[in-house]
Amino acid sequence: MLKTVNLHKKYNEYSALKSLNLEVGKGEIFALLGQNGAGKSTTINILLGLMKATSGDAYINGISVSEHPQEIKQHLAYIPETVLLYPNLTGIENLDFFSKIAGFNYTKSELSELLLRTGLQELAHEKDLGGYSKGMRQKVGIAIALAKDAKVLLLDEPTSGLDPIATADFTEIVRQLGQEGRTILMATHDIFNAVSVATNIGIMKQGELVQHLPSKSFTAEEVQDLYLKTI
Ligand SMILES: Nc1ncnc2c1ncn2[C@@H]1O[C@H](COP(=O)(O)OP(=O)(O)OP(=O)(O)O)[C@@H](O)[C@H]1O
Repeated sequence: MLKTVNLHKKYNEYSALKSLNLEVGKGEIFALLGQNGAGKSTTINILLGLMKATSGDAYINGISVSEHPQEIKQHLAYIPETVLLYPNLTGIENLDFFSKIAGFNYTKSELSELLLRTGLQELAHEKDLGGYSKGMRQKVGIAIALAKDAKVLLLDEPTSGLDPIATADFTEIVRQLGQEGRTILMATHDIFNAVSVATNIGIMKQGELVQHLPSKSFTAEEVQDLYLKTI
């Protein structure tokens, strides 16, 4: 699970996060909505240990991010809008490379199996990443998370720039990952997608969580209405 406790972040005099308290349990998918600059990426960067909080702390499976920034990396996978991969390596070579960095040594057929689980067609496994679409890159990103067996996934605008089919594919994989008991925090601007996949929705405004809703009780239109009223 994932938790932030009274998380504050100041950039010089500007408070980007103000006492943020978030909790995402095992098997939950928490969609974090909010305008540009609300503090979503700052939250994710602190959870990843890439940035230090000014005060407060974050916990991944009960481990303090500020005290154990290296240890938490074993539990985490990060999928940004554009997954950074090597364009001159094939899908399977990229997966092999990043699995090895994380300390896992898979056979070729195991790597292929991981890619197939994300819906990446076999024909693509041996093709260079340079020719992949954004949706295909996202699938390799998910395969890396599966290879690490990351229990907590942080997604930063993962469906931005994907076509509707690739978005639906991605949404389905995320739903499955939640059903497997993984903990997922997803920053997004896509309210429709958030309502369709998330178990919980949080709306952030100027560094604070101003709404926290169970998504199954709301339609996308209702969440959009609330979002517009809140922001
Ligand atoms: N390195 C930085 N130095 C100074 N200010 C920053 C820095 N990074 C972010 N900020 C500011 O902190 C606030 C929160 O930014 P953040 O990127 O976390 O928002 P966001 O909700 O992820 O926005 P977006 O939807 O555009 O990605 C913004 O006002 C931003 O300008």
